[in-house]
Amino acid sequence: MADTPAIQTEALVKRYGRGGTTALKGLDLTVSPGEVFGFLGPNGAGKSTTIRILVDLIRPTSGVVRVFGVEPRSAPELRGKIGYLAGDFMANGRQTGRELLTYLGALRGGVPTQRIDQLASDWDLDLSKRIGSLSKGNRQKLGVLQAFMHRPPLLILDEPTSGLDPFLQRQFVALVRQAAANGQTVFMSSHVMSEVQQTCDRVGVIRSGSLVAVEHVDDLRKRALRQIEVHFNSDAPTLDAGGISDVVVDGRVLRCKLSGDADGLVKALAQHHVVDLISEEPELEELFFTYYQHEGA
Ligand SMILES: Nc1ncnc2c1ncn2[C@@H]1O[C@H](COP(=O)(O)OP(=O)(O)OP(=O)(O)O)[C@@H](O)[C@H]1O
Repeated sequence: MADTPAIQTEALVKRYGRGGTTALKGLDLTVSPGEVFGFLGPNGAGKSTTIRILVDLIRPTSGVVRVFGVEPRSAPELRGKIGYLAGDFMANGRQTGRELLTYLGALRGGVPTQRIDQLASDWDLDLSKRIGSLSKGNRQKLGVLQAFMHRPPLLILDEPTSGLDPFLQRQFVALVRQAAANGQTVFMSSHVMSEVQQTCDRVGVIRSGSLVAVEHVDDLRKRALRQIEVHFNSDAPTLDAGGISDVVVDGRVLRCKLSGDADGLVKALAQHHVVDLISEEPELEELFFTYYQHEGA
C-alpha cells in the first residue's frame, strides 16, 4: 500500500532490565515513505534504543512498532529492505574492506563490483586493507558504504557522520540526497545540525524517551533568523522594513537580521542603489538549542 508508513511506532516503551532505566516512555513516531527524517535529541534521550528496536536488535517492553507495515520481530525478511548503520559500527578486523562489502552484498542479493568500486573511489577508501588496520574514520566510511551500497528502500543510520572529516560529511550529504531522489526513505539520528539542515525533510526531537517536537525543516527555515548584508554605492541609508532587527551600519555596508519573508526588505532596498546583497542560510541550531538544555538547567 502506497500510504503505509515506512516507520510507525505507537506508545513504544523500552525498559532495560527489571527496575532499570526506562529509555522510551511511549514514543509515537511516523515516517512516510520517501521521507528523510532527522532524529535529534540530547545524549541518552533514547535515539539508539529506538533505532535498535526498529532493526530488531532489541525488543520493546510494550507498544507497537512497524516497519513498512509489519512488526520487525515477526518479519526477518525486513532485513533485506533496510540499510543499517549502528552507532558503534564494528566488523571483523581480519577481513579486508572488500571482503566485508562483497560478503554483505551477497547476503543482500548481490551488489555489482562496479558499484562498490565507485563508492570506495568517491569516498577515498582503500578496500584492500584489513579492517583492523583502518583508522576510526575509515571504518566509519565502510559502515556508511555497507548501509547504502545495495540501495535499500529504508536506511536507518545511527549518527552516520560521527568521526568523519568535513569532506566526507559533504560526501555523506550527497549520498543521502541521491537516496532521497531515488525514493528511498532515510531515518537518521544526528547531533550535526548542518547535515540535518541540508538533508532532512522533517526532524523529530526526542527527550527523556518521549518525542517533544516534530517539524518540517522548511517551516523551521521560515521561522529562523537570517543574517543579511547589503552593500550600497554610498553611505548606507536608514531602512524602514518589516522583519528586520539588529541593524548595524558600517559606512556603505548595512548588516541586519531578517525573520520571515524578505518582501518588505527588498521593497525598501529598491529605493536605493544596491551593489551587493548577501543572505546567509539560516542557522537552525538556535531554534533547537532549548531542547538540548539539560533538565534543571
Ligand atoms: N543496554 C542497556 N542497558 C541499560 N540501559 C541502557 C542500555 N542502553 C541504553 N541504556 C539507557 O537508556 C537510555 C537511552 O539511551 P540511548 O543509547 O538510546 O540514548 P541516545 O539518545 O542514543 O544517546 P546518545 O546521543 O548519547 O547516543 C540511557 O539512559 C541509557 O543509559
